[in-house]
Amino acid sequence: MQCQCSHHQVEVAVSAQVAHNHACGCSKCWKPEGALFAQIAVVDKNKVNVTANGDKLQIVDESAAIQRHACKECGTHMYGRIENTGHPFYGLDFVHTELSKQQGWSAPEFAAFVSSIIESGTAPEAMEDVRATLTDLGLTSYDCLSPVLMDIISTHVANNK
Ligand SMILES: N[C@@H](CCC(=O)N[C@@H](CSCO)C(=O)NCC(=O)O)C(=O)O
Ligand SMILES: [Zn+2]
Ligand SMILES: [Zn+2]
Repeated sequence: MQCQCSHHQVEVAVSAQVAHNHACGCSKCWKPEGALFAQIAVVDKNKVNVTANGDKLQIVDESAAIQRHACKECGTHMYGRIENTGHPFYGLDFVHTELSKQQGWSAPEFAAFVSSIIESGTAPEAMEDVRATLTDLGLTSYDCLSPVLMDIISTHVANNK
């Protein structure tokens, strides 16, 4: 995957297929210019390696659960890492497969945090159209994560009680 700089691009190699790819409307995930949704998936953090110009990366928000490593010049988020070993998704990195020139990444399966696009300026009145468009694209809308991912989170919480 490459950042959007015209030269000295940050390069990150992802050497495994991603899982749980989804459109995300939250305000924290990086989106291409003009997009309402990010496209974001998870992959084993051991399969993610910075291969060029890593000195251009900085963490967007050190206090966030997902520490997003972004290019200082173009702002593209190259990978998001969870450092909290107690987090349900510890061990997984978050990546944007559209930053890759390679084909074959698993496709988005659902849309998450759809209502959250309002927090970034979308008019509430537009939500019906947005959800209809997502449905047309074959993506079920959720205002948090998908049931499968929410079940994983709750199972983790239950097991730790
Ligand atoms: N309404 C908020 C939601 C932000 C949020 O909770 N985002 C999720 C999903 S990101 C990828 O699926 C999350 O887990 N965030 C953790 C983090 O960002 O560290 C908003 O829109 O900001
Ligand atoms: Zn860049
Ligand atoms: Zn998000």
